[in-house]
Amino acid sequence: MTATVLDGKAVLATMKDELRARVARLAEAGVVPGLATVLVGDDPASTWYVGAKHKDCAEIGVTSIRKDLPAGSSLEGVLAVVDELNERPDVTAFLVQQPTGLDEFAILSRVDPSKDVDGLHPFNLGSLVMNKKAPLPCTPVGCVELLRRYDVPLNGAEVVVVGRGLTVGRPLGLILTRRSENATVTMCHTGTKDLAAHTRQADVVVAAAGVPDIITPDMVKPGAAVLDVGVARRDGKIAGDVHKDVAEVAGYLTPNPGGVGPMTRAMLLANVVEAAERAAGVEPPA
Ligand SMILES: Nc1nc2c(c(=O)[nH]1)N[C@@H](CN(C=O)c1ccc(C(=O)N[C@@H](CCC(=O)O)C(=O)O)cc1)CN2
Repeated sequence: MTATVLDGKAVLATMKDELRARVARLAEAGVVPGLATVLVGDDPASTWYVGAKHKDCAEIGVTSIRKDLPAGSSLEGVLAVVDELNERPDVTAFLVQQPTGLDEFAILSRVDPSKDVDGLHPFNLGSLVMNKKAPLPCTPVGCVELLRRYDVPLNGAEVVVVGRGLTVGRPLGLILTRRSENATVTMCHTGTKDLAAHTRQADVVVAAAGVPDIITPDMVKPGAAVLDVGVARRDGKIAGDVHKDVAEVAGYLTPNPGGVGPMTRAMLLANVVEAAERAAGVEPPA
């Protein structure tokens, strides 16, 4: 068996077309969505991600503003920029690129929750816990959207999430257990005694541990869907969490790069457009 490729790049392109039409509808109502990003320091990966976000915005007609702060910036300096973006009417949504090396809780808590496109403000994460509508964190909701677009069923599925970080594992567990997804979720992490015993039972495995090749073919049930969220690097190239031979066992597999990463960008754009629609009282498509 060779797994069907869950092509995040292709879905990103499709979603850009869909979102461009919604941005055009907003423009008719006199609204231009505006995304701002805050980047602290010069980490090459973070710099690339932020650059990609601005390019994506330009492609669908969203204006964007960069606030690049030098490495070694203080927490107070970052919070002052957050305060400025909270006040600016031309900025309908913004994010602080992570990691900053500073107190993430203090930074995330300072963002106006109605402009929080990352869905990581404690109020928005609390809304997810309490099943209230709020922007959802981009990578986990990107995983769910990718599976939906390839008709991989989640209703009643056994899903194993490997990793319990703030931006992927933890919110993904919450999203997948909503009634709308209705999956049964097992959260695995560095304290899990027998990871393979869990993954072998799973219909869907989401590997977000940041440990290269932690998921090997013997750990995957034949036909399962496997999503690789790992972004460790080896010789400058991405070394994902999923061993390449998993393609011979899995039914569906994300490439990495080209799988979940582009979906993170797609869902950010969706959150930007949705925030602008909400602010303008424009009904989003059903
Ligand atoms: N404020 C946030 N910080 C971070 C988030 C986030 O959602 N919000 N997620 C990640 C980084 N990230 C977005 O910010 C991100 C990761 C990966 C990609 C992507 O398209 N990757 C490409 C490969 C690029 C490469 O070669 O390095 C791919 O997978 O094809 C986009 C965005 C952490 N920080």
